[in-house]
Amino acid sequence: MPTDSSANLPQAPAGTPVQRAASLLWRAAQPDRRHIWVGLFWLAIAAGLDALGPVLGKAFIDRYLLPRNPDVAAMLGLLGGALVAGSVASLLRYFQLTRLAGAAMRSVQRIRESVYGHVLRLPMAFFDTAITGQLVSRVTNDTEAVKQLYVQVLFVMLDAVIMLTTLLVTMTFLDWRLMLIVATLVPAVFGIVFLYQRMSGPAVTRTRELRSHLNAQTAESIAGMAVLQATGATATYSQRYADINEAHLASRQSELRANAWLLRPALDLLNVAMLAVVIGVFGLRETSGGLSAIEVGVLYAFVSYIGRVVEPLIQLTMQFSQLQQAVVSAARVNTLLEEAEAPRPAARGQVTEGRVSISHLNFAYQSGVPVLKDVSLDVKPGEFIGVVGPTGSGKSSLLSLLLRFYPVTDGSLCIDGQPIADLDEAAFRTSVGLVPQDPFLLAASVRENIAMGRVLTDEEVRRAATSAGAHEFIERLEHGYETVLGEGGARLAVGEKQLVAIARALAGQPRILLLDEATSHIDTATEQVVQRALAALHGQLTIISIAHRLSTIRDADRILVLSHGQIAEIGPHDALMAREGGIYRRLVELQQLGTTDVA
Ligand SMILES: Nc1ncnc2c1ncn2[C@@H]1O[C@H](COP(=O)(O)OP(=O)(O)OP(=O)(O)O)[C@@H](O)[C@H]1O
Repeated sequence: MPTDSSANLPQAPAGTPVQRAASLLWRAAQPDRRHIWVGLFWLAIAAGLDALGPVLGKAFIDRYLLPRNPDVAAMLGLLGGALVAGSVASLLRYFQLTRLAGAAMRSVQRIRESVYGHVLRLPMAFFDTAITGQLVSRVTNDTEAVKQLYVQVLFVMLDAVIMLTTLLVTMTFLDWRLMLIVATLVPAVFGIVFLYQRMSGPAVTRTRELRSHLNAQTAESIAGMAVLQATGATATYSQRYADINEAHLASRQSELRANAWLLRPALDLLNVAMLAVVIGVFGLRETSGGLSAIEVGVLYAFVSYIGRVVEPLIQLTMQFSQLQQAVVSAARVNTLLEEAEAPRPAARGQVTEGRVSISHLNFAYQSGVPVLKDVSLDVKPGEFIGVVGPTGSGKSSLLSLLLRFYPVTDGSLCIDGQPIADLDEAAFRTSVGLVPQDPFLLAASVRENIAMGRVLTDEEVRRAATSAGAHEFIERLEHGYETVLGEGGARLAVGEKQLVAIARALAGQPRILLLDEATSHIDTATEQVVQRALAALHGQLTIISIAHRLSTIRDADRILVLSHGQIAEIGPHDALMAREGGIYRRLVELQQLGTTDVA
């Protein structure tokens, strides 16, 4: 699985969620910062050219139109100048916004890769409580919302701020008193935005939360469809979905109400009021001092500017709801990125023989609730250990520690004499193969399912499949190793999936093979194939196998019986069977009677 560590973003500094979200955006945009500065520079030039138009118009009115001074060449020059300035400004804006949008999309690509890579490196303990749908939503929807922030909001808004500043500066030169009146638009619009934010902010957050719940429930229901349908829970789930959906609609509507009632109408009203005030002030000056030609030109320029000032302000405010959503999303993405990754030991220890030494190992998921108690065990290289015990006795937890999914905190767990935490990650994963209870097949070819992204030759894949006893049935598929399996390997029988999973574990040529109840789902014939595969591997690599079907571990060198997190019995099958009243003997007898699997 590709985890491109170069896509990692630097660590986020501490701060409020908004600051952290902003910092995430800035960090992701770093490689493109030259584009951003160049883009902003040319946007400032475009704003200057835009502001030039009314200045030229004012000169046209003041110098030639009102004084009735028909200098055609000069008049055409001014009109042509205004036209050229406007056209160049539009072209510049087009090219620079395209440049900035490109930088934005690359930044989001970086964030998405970084989030995905980060999720892949999170410790297994994180996934004990994480909800799949929400995580998926974080990687896809939230990063998409961040894209909106960059593309639509940030650059449109930056453009608007540059435009606004340039216009206010130009107006100051024309008539600073009128400029002050126009400048009151800024606090007025921000006041409206503040009110809008107060009214719609909680609704925006709630809408996103509810959407995330909808995603989570959909993902959960699809994953557990068999259980939902078998228990007749579909009606309850439909109702629950409908309730959340209803709440989502209500929340979305209250967002829209704030938008429709407050934002646009209030801003349009401001525009009209400002025109009235500027013309009114102009009229008052006229009654007090008489209208001069120069003032008429200024009035023209100001009337043009008011429209242009209001537009960026409206842009700023209209983008505000998106900004809020995107900041919430960016903050959530950042929170996920701040989850501590599974420690990657700097040590470079290697697995050589596959010797496992466990000494006084204690383990608990929650403090005060021990799951493994004082477990000590030495497994020689090439030894085959079967692990049995009732449900909840700690078998899978022992395997999780052997897989380094959880850190060893009490006691010691060494492989080839080195604490498990000191082994090099890549070497460790190559040397320790896992056949999980659920084979987890990808919707890809058999070959890809065995190779799992590792660079393996056809011969290596074939050898692994042969060792697992999977080669024969794979050859019978219509395209052999290139046959594409459906989602979750839907087209294979359960036992065949197990065999592919065993082949996958063997393909890395591990020194230690861990099996978690890998034979619990398979029929007796396939069970014998798996048993033969294990028998063939016996002695070549260390095998630790949790078993439901005791027959699969009958030939193990030693069988470990766990009970309440402790080793209750240990020894070869015959020795354990010889124990009067022993747990293992009782379990075998029960299974022979066919009353139960050992669970
Ligand atoms: N991720 C977890 N977080 C908290 N508690 C857990 C977690 N996984 C297992 N447990 C608890 O730890 C105890 C041991 O569970 P474990 O899965 O290791 O037993 P097991 O012997 O493998 O059982 P089974 O045969 O049913 O798989 C149980 O009480 C279980 O509820």
